[in-house]
Amino acid sequence: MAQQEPLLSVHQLKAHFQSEDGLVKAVDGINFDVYQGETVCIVGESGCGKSVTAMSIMGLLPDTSKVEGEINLAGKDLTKLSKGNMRRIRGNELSMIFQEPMTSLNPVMTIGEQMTEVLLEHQAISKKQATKKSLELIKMVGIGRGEQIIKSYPHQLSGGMLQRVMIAIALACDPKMLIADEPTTALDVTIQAQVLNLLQDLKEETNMSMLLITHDLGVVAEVADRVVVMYAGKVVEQGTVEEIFANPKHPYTKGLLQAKPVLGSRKKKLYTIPGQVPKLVDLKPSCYFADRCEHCMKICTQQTPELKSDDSSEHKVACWLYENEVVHK
Ligand SMILES: Nc1ncnc2c1ncn2[C@@H]1O[C@H](COP(=O)(O)OP(=O)(O)OP(=O)(O)O)[C@@H](O)[C@H]1O
Repeated sequence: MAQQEPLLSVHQLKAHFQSEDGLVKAVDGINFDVYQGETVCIVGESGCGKSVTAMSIMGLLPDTSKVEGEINLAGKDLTKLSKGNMRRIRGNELSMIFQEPMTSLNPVMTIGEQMTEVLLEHQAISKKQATKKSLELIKMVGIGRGEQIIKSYPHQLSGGMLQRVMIAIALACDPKMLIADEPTTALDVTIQAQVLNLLQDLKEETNMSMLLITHDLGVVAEVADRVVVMYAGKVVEQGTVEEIFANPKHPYTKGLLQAKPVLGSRKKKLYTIPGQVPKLVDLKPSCYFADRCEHCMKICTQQTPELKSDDSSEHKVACWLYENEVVHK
C-alpha cells in the first residue's frame, strides 16, 4: 500500500476555536494518510479532537473555527475549495455517517423522500430513476422490505434500521471516502456488530476507503488496517493495527489497551488511566500526557515531542522515551 499515493492526506491540520477561556486548540498540527480501500481508525478518549478532525475534513466546522493545514482528497486540497465546491465533493467523493442517525434525518419526510432528495441534488437523474436507486440502496444495506422502508418516517424505524438508512444515504453517490464518527455507539451490542459488518462488506465491495472514529478498541481490532491514536489534539502514535496492538509504544496507547476489557478478567477491576485529558486551552510546550504518565521525565514537561519513527517504518510515536538523544533517568 505504501507505494501508491494516499487517497486522503491530512497534513499539519489545525482546528482552533476562540472560547471565553481562550483559544481551544481542538486539533493541533496532525498528519495522517488514508490509502484506497483501507480502513483507518482514529482512537482516543472523549475530547481529544476526533470529531473536530472529521468535521474539518468534511468542511462542516462552524465559521467561528480557524482551520489551517492541508486536507488533500484525490489530489484536491479541500481547505482551498469554495463552499459550493465543497458541497459538491460532499455529495460525490466524500460522505459521512454520524453517531445519532435520528439527528441527521428530517422527522417530517419519509426515508424515500430524503433519499431521492440527496440523489437528485447530486446526480443528473430523473425522479423515477432516483426512486429506483433509493430502493436498490435500501436493499444493499440489508433492510428486507425496501418498499415499506422508503414509505416510513424516521420515528417508525429502530436505531439499527436508521443507521442502515444513513449508510445507504452516505453511499448513494458512490463516495471514494466514507467518514464514520462513532457509527455504532448509539446501538445495541448485537446491532453494533451487524452494522460494522455491513460497513466492512460494503467497503470491500466498493473499494472505498473508510476513516472510522471510535473510542472502542474492540471495534478497532475488528476493522482497522491502520490506527491513529489522538491525545489532546495531537497524534501521539500511529501504525498498522498489528503494530499498535502487538507493540504499542506510547504510554497512552498502552494505557488505552490496558483499559480494554478482556475475557476472563471479569473479577479484576477494570484498569483506567489515572487523571484526565487536559483542557485544550493555553497548553504550554510539553507532552500533554506528561502529568498522567508513569514514565514522565523532565523534558516531557518542557518540550512537545514530535511524531516520528525510530526506523524507516510507518509505526510512529510522539514520546520522549523513544528519542535517542534523551538521557533516560
Ligand atoms: N464549536 C466548538 N467550539 C469550541 N470548542 C469546541 C467546538 N467543537 C469542539 N470543541 C472542543 O474541541 C475539543 C475536541 O472535541 P471533539 O468533539 O473533537 O472530541 P472527540 O475526541 O470527538 O470527543 P467525543 O469522543 O466525546 O466525541 C473539545 O475540547 C471540545 O470541547
